[in-house]
Amino acid sequence: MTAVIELAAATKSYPGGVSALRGVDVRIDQGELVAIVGPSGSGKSTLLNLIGTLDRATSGTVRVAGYDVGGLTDARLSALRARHIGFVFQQFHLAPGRDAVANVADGLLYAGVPAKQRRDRAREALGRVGLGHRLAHTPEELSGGEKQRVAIARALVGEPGLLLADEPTGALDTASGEVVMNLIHALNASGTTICVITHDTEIAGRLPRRVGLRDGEIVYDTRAAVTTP
Ligand SMILES: Nc1ncnc2c1ncn2[C@@H]1O[C@H](COP(=O)(O)OP(=O)(O)OP(=O)(O)O)[C@@H](O)[C@H]1O
Repeated sequence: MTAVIELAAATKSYPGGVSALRGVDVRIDQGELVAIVGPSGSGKSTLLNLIGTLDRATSGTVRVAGYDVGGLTDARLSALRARHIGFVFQQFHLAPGRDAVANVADGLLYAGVPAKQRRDRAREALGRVGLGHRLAHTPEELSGGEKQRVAIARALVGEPGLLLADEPTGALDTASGEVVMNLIHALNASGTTICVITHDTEIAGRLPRRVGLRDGEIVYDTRAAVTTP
């Protein structure tokens, strides 16, 4: 198995003395679907920021897609992110007033893809998330669940090997959340490695691996039986 993410003794302290991560060891292999679970303040977002190379560890090592993040310049880190990682956030972060195709095409802005090709690939990605019939809709004209699927299409359009989703169902009702989680399962089945941050133990319980955080430490890492929906 190829490791997509490898953290060894990773710590993160913030100015003011908060130790948000206190020595995390975790390895996530290609093709895994992992929940990162824990109560508020346990360090989930901090861990996601390290994995997503949005922030650097205070000590220890972080390797993503085979690269030692600590040894890369900021420019190389941006390139690594653009090539290998897609992000999905609780609040969608779509550009208002721009249609779904334009929002998704923006996911290729830093990949050096010509404009026409960006739009073609955006249409294809929207088809993958089941929104081929909503191409011209702006975020204002979409439901919450549809907005999150547009955000997922934007994260996927560059075909990253790794998708990081921070509370992807946090702003959705149960039914829309279910659609989004089913989509996440389907994307994983087609080969994308995915980490989902959640404080919802029911959502986590449906994922094949759960990494539990508390006070900045991993307190469990289990591949116990999955409850199917
Ligand atoms: N930029 C920062 N500066 C100082 N302290 C921070 C910063 N970001 C996070 N922290 C602290 O680090 C700890 C871990 O925060 P983190 O956001 O990673 O937790 P979380 O598990 O994602 O929480 P939540 O579920 O509430 O989002 C908390 O005690 C938080 O107050």
